[in-house]
Amino acid sequence: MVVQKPGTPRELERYLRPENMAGVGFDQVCAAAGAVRTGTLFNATPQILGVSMNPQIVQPGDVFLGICGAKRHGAEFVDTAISNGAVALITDTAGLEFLPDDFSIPVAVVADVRKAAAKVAQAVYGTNEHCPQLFAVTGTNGKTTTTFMIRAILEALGEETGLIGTIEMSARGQIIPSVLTTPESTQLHGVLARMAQQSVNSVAMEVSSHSLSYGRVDALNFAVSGYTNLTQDHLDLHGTMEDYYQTKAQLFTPEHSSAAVVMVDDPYGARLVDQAQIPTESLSLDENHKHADWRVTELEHSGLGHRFTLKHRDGRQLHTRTALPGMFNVANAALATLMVLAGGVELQRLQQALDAKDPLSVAVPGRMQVVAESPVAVVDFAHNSDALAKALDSVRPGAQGRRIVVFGATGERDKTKRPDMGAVAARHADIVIVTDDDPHGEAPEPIREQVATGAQQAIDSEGLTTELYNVAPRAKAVEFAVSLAQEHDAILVAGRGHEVSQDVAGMDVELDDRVELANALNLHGFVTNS
Ligand SMILES: CC(=O)N[C@H]1[C@@H](OP(=O)(O)OP(=O)(O)OC[C@H]2O[C@@H](n3ccc(=O)[nH]c3=O)[C@H](O)[C@@H]2O)O[C@H](CO)[C@@H](O)[C@@H]1O[C@H](C)C(=O)N[C@@H](C)C(=O)N[C@H](CCC(=O)O)C(=O)O
Ligand SMILES: Nc1ncnc2c1ncn2[C@@H]1O[C@H](COP(=O)(O)OP(=O)(O)OP(=O)(O)O)[C@@H](O)[C@H]1O
Repeated sequence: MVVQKPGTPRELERYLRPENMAGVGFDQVCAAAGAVRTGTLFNATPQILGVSMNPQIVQPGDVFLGICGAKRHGAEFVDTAISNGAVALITDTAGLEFLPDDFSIPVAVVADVRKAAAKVAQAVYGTNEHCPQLFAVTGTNGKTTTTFMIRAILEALGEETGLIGTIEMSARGQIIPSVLTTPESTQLHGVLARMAQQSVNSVAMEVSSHSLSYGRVDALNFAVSGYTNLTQDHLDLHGTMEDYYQTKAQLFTPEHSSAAVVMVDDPYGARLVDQAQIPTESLSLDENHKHADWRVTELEHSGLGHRFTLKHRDGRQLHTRTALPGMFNVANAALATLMVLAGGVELQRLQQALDAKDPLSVAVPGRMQVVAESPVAVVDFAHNSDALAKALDSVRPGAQGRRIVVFGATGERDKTKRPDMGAVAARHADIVIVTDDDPHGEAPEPIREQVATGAQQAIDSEGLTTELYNVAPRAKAVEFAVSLAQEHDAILVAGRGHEVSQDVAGMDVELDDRVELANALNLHGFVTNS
């Protein structure tokens, strides 16, 4: 695998588009997006080689999309786009206000640039004709893990695969670290066209609720979409759980997907199946579930992992195993398997691939990643209440052992979840060490206080004996956790998973929980996994 060296986002952008583009006339692009030409260069029709809504990553020959953002208007930055090589602009009427009379590139106008973006990108990159088969996973938790598993199964089946999600965009041995879970439509169509050009035939990708809200996955058709679960998160964007649900539900319509597999172990999943407008199979971890098409049965735990059988009510069966800890990984593994089946693979062939290659045991960076066995020391990405509770329940200390958790809450994101996360930690751990996550532009101390207050309230009102500490910076908190640990304890460092830097007031501070935890364990004389 070639990990593309960290470069500027503009340098990396080159790898997220097809090579040797012939170009599409600007008029043709405008027609596809319903954009109306305006301005003095009315007749100029440059060949468009690419598209971007971020002026900093524009490449020579691009059409630049000047969007109206929540904070700024993209058209304000059109000079940067032109100096980077933009040859045309599509914006809205508000965007025109930022342009001088003698503006130097052709312009077209649409009512909503974000909505038009996917159509522009599709027209430029030809993804309506050349696009791999797409598998989409949505839900609050489990998207990354499930997409890694889908890719591993497809690889075991001999497919040429791609992956798009929180950790990376990768195909053909090349890995580009991700900025967003689901890229903007402009980048998404570009990277899919590149993958098609490289003869990638199947792509597993994460679809966040932000991406559905912002139309990032418009003008794509997912062969199979999967739903994991819905629990509290992202209320800063959605306001209510109902809006969050309705946003996710958009994915399960003919506009976006041809078929679906839905976990029905939460009420939102059950609702999704009731409302399904596309062929949908339901799945439950409960072997006695009355309505689910597929159920997880014959579950056996082996070491940290699990073996189980997936049974359809018509009698079909698949025998599977995953080495990943936690019942939630049984759910992820079951969903991944059934999504690939729904994609059209013959059951017998799928069974052979599962048996031969063990794809559901694929390592997912920073997801229940075991750093040491004694004490059990795990780094995980849990950053909301449900995931934190489940992750804590999955790290099993020895008989006399205690659970020690280190975590914080993110700044400038859903603030309502902070006290809840504190309370959940107090209930599911014996020692809670509240620290910093990504404070972004917020002061870290009040964030820690809000989390710790939630924990303290649960301790007081529920008569818990949990010990509570507030320690920063994060590396010190990890070291403190290890200093308290004995061999039969379990330590969970949650919230940052695979991430290698922390955003503190706009500065990237180098920090990798896996490295910090391993160093602290070694410092205190414990043995770590290689
Ligand atoms: C909340 C959110 O999603 N915001 C997105 C939104 O930002 P915005 O509307 O505030 O845009 P803006 O900052 O006003 O900028 C408008 C335009 O001006 C340009 N600009 C702006 C300022 C500047 O100095 N220079 C400049 O060129 C921008 O490139 C953009 O073209 O539009 C921007 C451009 O499309 C996105 O980059 C930005 O994502 C930000 C970076 C982000 O962090 N998004 C996260 C929350 C997100 O989408 N996360 C989900 C996963 C969530 C999860 O499951 O955990 C994801 O799919 O990644
Ligand atoms: N099916 C699941 N149900 C509940 N929690 C889960 C599930 N799968 C994973 N988790 C927990 O959620 C964390 C994040 O998992 P993962 O990265 O796979 O989800 P995600 O949906 O991609 O998250 P994000 O969108 O925040 O990147 C894991 O580290 C684990 O603690």
